[in-house]
Amino acid sequence: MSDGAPLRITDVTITPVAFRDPALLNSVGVHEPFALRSIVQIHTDAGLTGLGETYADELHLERLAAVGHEIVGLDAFATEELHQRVQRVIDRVGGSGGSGLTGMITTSSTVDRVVSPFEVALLDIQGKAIGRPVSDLLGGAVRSAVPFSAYLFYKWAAHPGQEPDEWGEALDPDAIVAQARRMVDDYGFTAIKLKGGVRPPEEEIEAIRALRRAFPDHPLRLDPNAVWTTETSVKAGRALEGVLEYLEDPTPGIDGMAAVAREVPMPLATNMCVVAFDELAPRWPSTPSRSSSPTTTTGAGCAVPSCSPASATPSAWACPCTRTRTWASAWPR
Ligand SMILES: O=C([O-])C(=O)C[C@H](O)[C@@H](O)C(=O)[O-]
Repeated sequence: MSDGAPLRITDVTITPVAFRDPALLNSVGVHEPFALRSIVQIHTDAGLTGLGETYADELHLERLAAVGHEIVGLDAFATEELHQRVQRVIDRVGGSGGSGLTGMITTSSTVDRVVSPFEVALLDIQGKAIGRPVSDLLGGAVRSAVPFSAYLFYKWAAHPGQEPDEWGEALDPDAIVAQARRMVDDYGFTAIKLKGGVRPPEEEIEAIRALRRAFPDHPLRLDPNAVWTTETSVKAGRALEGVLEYLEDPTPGIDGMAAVAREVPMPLATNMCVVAFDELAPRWPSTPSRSSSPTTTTGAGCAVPSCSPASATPSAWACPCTRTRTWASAWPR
């Protein structure tokens, strides 16, 4: 339907959403009783609407609202101008605090995190305007279907003071297998991921082995959210040779991941490295080829500048943001 004329943004609607979240455990603690997200809708003078989705803490919502006003009148194809206007808004209202993977440090900038849902909504509008899927705007689809993985969590039966949920407590390998059994039987998942970094690494390895016995044909993945040292990561990776399809974010930072990738038999995956544009170029030539990196703009990493992934060296693992724990440690929660 595009005739070359600008598609002007006429209005932006931001809708906060809260939904119940069970007492799921991860490397930084426990999920809150409600997960907060927001839906960004951009409307245009051609009647096309684009959708984006993002965090919804108060500071992030204030920034989204300010950007919503700032981009009225903008052409839906002007994503560079979007970036500049978001930068101006953040310069004005401030960019510290708020948003990110809950409790996890992120290296992606506030500007990137605010730009993201608006950029996605604009791409949605662009695709509708030219009658093509957004994947065509980004170079073309590389697959036509994506299998979903069951996503297992260690968990409490309930948030403090609340009634147990229908899934109950899961703090040992048997309970993790039972959780997987129910997910596979009820929903038909053909792959299984365990969110780790919660129990001692030996126990998480045991849980993965128990899953392998119970599900001999399902690809298995383990994600301790970068809370292990490189040494622990290597030990765990080697212990799970032939069992794990891939190990996700075992340790913090690009150099740490590279050190692990050199020593373990399986590929690594990450949503915590390469989450900011300035992590791309300098790293490109030296990024280990065995580290598969499905990157997102919402991942977490190390935010202390002196020991950010871009500057980290193996000796920087003692920096306060790494949160790594060794094989023999007590892993208190
Ligand atoms: O692998 C993942 O999905 C993540 O690292 C992000 C999630 O927020 C996860 O850590 C969680 O929900 O606890």
